[in-house]
Amino acid sequence: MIRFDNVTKRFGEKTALQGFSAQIEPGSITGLIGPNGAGKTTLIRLLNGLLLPDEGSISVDGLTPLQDGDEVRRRCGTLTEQPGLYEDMTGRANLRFYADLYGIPADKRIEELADVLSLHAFLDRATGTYSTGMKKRLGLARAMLHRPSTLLLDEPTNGLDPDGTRDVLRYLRRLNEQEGVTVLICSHVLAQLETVCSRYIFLEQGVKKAEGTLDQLRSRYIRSLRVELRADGWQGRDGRFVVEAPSYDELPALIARAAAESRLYEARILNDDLESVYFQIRKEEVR
Ligand SMILES: Nc1ncnc2c1ncn2[C@@H]1O[C@H](COP(=O)(O)OP(=O)(O)OP(=O)(O)O)[C@@H](O)[C@H]1O
Repeated sequence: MIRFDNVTKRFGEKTALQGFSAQIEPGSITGLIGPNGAGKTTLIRLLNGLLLPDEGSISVDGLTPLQDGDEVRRRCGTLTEQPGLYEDMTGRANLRFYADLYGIPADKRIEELADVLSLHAFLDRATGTYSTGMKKRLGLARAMLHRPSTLLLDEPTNGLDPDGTRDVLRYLRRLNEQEGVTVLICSHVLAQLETVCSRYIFLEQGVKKAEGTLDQLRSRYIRSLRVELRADGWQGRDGRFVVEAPSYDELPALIARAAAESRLYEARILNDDLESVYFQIRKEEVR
């Protein structure tokens, strides 16, 4: 369990985080969302003990970075934009090097992670020859070497093409399922987060504006649903027509009516994805 209690962090005049409180349940995948400068990276750096809070407290599995820094770092694995790999060494040699730093036996763990993250095809090549996607996957293995309870990821899919992105997200889910690791992930790519996260925390200018599952956030922030219907012979763009529904409860009757009147091919909600929720939250204060 990760807990933030009323955490404030300042850099000189700038308040990067203001009175931030949250709990992150073990085994969850939480998306940390907010515009540039919202305080996401600061939160991650506070968690892995690179920064200390000016006020408030943080704990990871009951330990605080201030008093138990080494143990907290042992429980956290971090992957930032710089995966910290030596390019002239093979992937395996990189992992052995980091395992030595942690003082853990390497070979069995490297094999386990190579299985989970499908690294075998390139593990014995110099990492300088890797694609960005391969580097991210090796970076994930490096972050998971010491079996951390928590994995902290800052923009893990930056620079990846759609295939690489899909792979990294798939492996993340696999690590979460097979190793039970709690994941905290910052990203601006909301459609990607939506495929892996169980909860979200929204930050803006260092202040938590909202948190919850996508369903909880929808019911708080989406007032009415815009539904696109596609049917044979309808006026409008390619037989598509957009109607408003005041709530999810109204949808079955609305769709049934449309289906009774025409050959209905599709009914799709246009405004209840994570991105729509994000923009709605940014428009208003927490109710
Ligand atoms: N070491 C530092 N010194 C001074 N100001 C800092 C420092 N680190 C962060 N800040 C400031 O704190 C605020 C929060 O920064 P942070 O990097 O946590 O935001 P972020 O949400 O991660 O942004 P981005 O999405 O751009 O990565 C910003 O205004 C930033 O300029």
